Amino acid sequence: MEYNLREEGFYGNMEPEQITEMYGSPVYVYNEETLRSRCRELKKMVRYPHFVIDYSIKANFNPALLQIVKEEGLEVDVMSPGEIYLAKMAGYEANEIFYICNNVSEQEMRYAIEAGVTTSVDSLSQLEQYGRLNPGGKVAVRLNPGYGAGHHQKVITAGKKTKFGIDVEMLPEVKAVLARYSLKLVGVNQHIGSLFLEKEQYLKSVDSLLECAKEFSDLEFVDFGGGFGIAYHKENQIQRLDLADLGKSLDEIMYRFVKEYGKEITFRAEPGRYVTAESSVLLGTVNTVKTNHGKKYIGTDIGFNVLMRPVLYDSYHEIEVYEKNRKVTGKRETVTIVGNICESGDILAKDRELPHIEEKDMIGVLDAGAYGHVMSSNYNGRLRPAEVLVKRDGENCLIRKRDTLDDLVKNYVLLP
Ligand SMILES: Cc1ncc(COP(=O)(O)O)c(C=O)c1O
Ligand SMILES: N[C@@H](CCCC[NH3+])C(=O)O
Repeated sequence: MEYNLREEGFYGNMEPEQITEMYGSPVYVYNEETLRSRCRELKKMVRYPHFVIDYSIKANFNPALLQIVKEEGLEVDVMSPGEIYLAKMAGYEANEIFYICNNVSEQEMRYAIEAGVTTSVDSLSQLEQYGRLNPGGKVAVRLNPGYGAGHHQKVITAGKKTKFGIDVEMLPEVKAVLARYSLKLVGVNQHIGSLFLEKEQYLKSVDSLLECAKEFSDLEFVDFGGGFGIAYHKENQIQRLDLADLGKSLDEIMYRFVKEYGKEITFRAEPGRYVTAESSVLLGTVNTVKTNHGKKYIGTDIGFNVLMRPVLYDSYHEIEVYEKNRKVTGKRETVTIVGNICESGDILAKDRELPHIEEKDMIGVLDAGAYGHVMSSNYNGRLRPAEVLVKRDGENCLIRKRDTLDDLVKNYVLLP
């Protein structure tokens, strides 16, 4: 199936090339309507009334996007003081921010406590640290239910092969630490990993988490985690995770649980990718077309400093070709799309069959809105791209400036 977001109006009132002329190439372009639609689907995925969606802002913390997500009624989960700061910048109050930390210093934990956000710790030693810093306080713990899922070993965050969470076998020790520091356990949470399209593993982990939850009589919430998948491959009609179906199963589980527990607690989920991935296309320009030992390379300005996922996880992103000042030939060919970084591994798409590409054409890398710009870097002294929002009226606006050369050097200190 050939996708064409340009024809579907993704870029609003401008052509892709006008956007890069205005904001530079490469550039991350976001579509407000797509972002809002994903938020709305999540908001209505269950019937249970006390169900909170925490958008996991590690996927994309651009404050302008967070403002939209907040308007749609999602709360947030964060990973660091930096993310707390960004969420607050976008207007989030402390009670709408859930800090799920991992291996943090006393200083970092103190920042969160002083900011007034609920904190979840994921080891006995971090629970001890929390107790020392905030005796008598409220805390949550992240458990490892023993089930993991994800698109790559590197993003599976529960089960036997990961650093995350407290092994559920250790609940007696958890209780001992809580008692030692008079801590109140307000929540238990988990996150089994990133990107699943089938609900089964998630539901198993939910069951296991709820079994643990029953061991604590005074919980305010249980957080099932994120990981909701989207379909990066547009072939075969594979769709994003079926939220209505997952919601139905969760409803059954939640209603059953509160009946047994005797109290209507809050349940939470914390998707990141599902919220923002599809809302962005990364636009870039073809600078070179060359053949090397029989292989055709399309040399673009989208190096792995701009989008790291293909290099880090062999991730697949669909690519659209926007021809510039020429007739479309209808010809297709197999090419390897690379960036401008000084490493052989700088490959965006390997041996991909695409419409014929010429120099000066543009490409659009789909589903770039999650773990895209936030994972970009200045490697090779390159400037991180601008971010642009196409609003619902079709007009666009800048939501993050492209780095300048001054940005690149501003934190360096020359020797006297
Ligand atoms: C604790 C936690 N919650 C939520 C997420 C969001 O994951 P995803 O973007 O796959 O929904 C992550 C990332 O995997 C995470 O580590
Ligand atoms: N960065 C990963 C997801 C990691 C989620 C964070 N635990 C990706 O692009 O797929």
